[in-house]
Amino acid sequence: MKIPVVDFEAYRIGAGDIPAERLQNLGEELKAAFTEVGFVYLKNTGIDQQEVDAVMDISKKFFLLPDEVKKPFCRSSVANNPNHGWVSSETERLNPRRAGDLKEAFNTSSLNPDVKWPSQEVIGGFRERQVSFFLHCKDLSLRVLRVMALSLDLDADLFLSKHRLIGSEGNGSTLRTLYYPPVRAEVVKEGQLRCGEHSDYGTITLVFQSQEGGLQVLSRSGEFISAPSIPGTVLINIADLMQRWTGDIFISAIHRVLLPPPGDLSTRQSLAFFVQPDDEAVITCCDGSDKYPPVKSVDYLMDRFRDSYGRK
Ligand SMILES: O=C(O)CCC(=O)C(=O)O
Ligand SMILES: [Fe+2]
Repeated sequence: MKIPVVDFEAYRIGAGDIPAERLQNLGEELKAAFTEVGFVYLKNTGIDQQEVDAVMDISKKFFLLPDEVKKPFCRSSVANNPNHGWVSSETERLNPRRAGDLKEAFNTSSLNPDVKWPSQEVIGGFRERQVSFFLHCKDLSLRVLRVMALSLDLDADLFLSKHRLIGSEGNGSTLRTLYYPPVRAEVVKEGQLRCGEHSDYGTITLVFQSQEGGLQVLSRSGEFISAPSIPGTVLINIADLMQRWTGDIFISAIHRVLLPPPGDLSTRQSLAFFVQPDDEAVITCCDGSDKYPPVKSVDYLMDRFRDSYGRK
């Protein structure tokens, strides 16, 4: 099994109205990928590789700063936004049964001007780059959500109507820039990975990897397949709330990042845009079934965070 590559040119960022027939064709391709694999590569989205590289470059500068400099921007230190900010290595366990993931992250969860960011003296242009990339990812995500609804013969706005507040308080969608430092075999804990096996929490996730790749996806037949970096594309996956919303038509596949082979001291980077419905949105199965009980988006997200950051 392979992850399909779909050409999104017809509905790329900036494309205006397009004939219903072309949207329908796109929908069919997305539907096939999301029902069979849960992951798809999109090419010609309007987000170009240069922009991705620039966000990774400035992110790496931030990650290479001493921990003491990054600490004031820690996740959970930002008033009114529990998710914005820096996450140090081994803090998060995407598979709660394993030791902490060997990665660092910076979450952009709020575009509110009052939120605290590393200053221009600490790292010039960091905030601007992250915010601009967040907005491009948002634009593409809304386009994909529209095609997804059409592909299921639902109202084109069904998913969009519950994603009205992305980028403001009241919606937990997050751009996360990730850095996987060199792995020294002598300090690795038993069972520790770069990113433990997990499925994502929200509706869809956009992923961009540096050229090293390393992401693996669990196929329906039960083996992990590799999801390499394909320059110029965006990898998009279904997350758990979308699987629930569609009554299991779209599948939220488990994925992970293993350690590099012993002695390989290379680093790795990725950018992930986690799309979450508006906090107050109540998600019920779109086919009218009662396969899953209704759940409020923010309650679901907070419950999943308790798993990955440890229950208090
Ligand atoms: O780093 C990656 O390629 C993916 C990370 C991931 O799956 C996640 O943070 O949810
Ligand atoms: Fe993930």
